[in-house]
Amino acid sequence: MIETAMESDLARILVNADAIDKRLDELGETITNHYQSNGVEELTLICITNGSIIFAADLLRRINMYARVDCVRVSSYQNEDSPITEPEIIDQIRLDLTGRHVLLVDDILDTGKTLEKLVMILQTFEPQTLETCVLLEKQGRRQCRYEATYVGFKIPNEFVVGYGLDFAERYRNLPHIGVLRPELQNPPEWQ
Ligand SMILES: O=P(O)(O)OC[C@H]1O[C@H](OP(=O)(O)OP(=O)(O)O)[C@H](O)[C@@H]1O
Ligand SMILES: Nc1nc2[nH]cnc2c(=O)[nH]1
Repeated sequence: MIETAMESDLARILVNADAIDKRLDELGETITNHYQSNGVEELTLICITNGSIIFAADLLRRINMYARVDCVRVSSYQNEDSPITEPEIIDQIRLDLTGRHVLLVDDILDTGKTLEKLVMILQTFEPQTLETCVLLEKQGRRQCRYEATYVGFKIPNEFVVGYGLDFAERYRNLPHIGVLRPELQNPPEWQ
């Protein structure tokens, strides 16, 4: 197959499209079995946009039970007085979550701040259960104790793109997950 310009921007592929496909089959089955064996008839899946849209869409079609879906948009804002960024919800969830079985889905667990903050916020709606699923868990970067319930792949501490994950809004549509060539990780024209 001919390599696209986008694919040739990768220094290496960490997880290829076939491996993603296979792991999603396993995750879909594990999640479906877990809820069904606990007598749950309907799931409420909340996707953190934008990064999780591709993962969530593919996972959702492997979850074989009734499912409602909503999205939550999160921005990592920077406080004027501090270099530390904090995630903040900038578009509210519209579905009711009280008494529901909620599965929060994101593409990557890195410092853990996004998932930790969202779990804290979603708990205030008093769901019956609240679990989390991430495609990638980056090693060696955690700044909080948060662990996801379901993890697709554990990856090394590198900045990755593809399958929903961007660099300067590019590469979300790559079918694989990979690491950019070093000279492309900070091009001046994208600053
Ligand atoms: O564990 P953390 O360190 O909090 O990082 C994880 C978050 O970072 C990315 O979002 P980003 O803010 O890049 O936005 P995006 O989803 O629109 O790409 C990613 O999609 C996760 O939501
Ligand atoms: N694209 C991308 N976004 C992230 N957000 C947190 N970690 C990462 C990463 O490795 N890649």
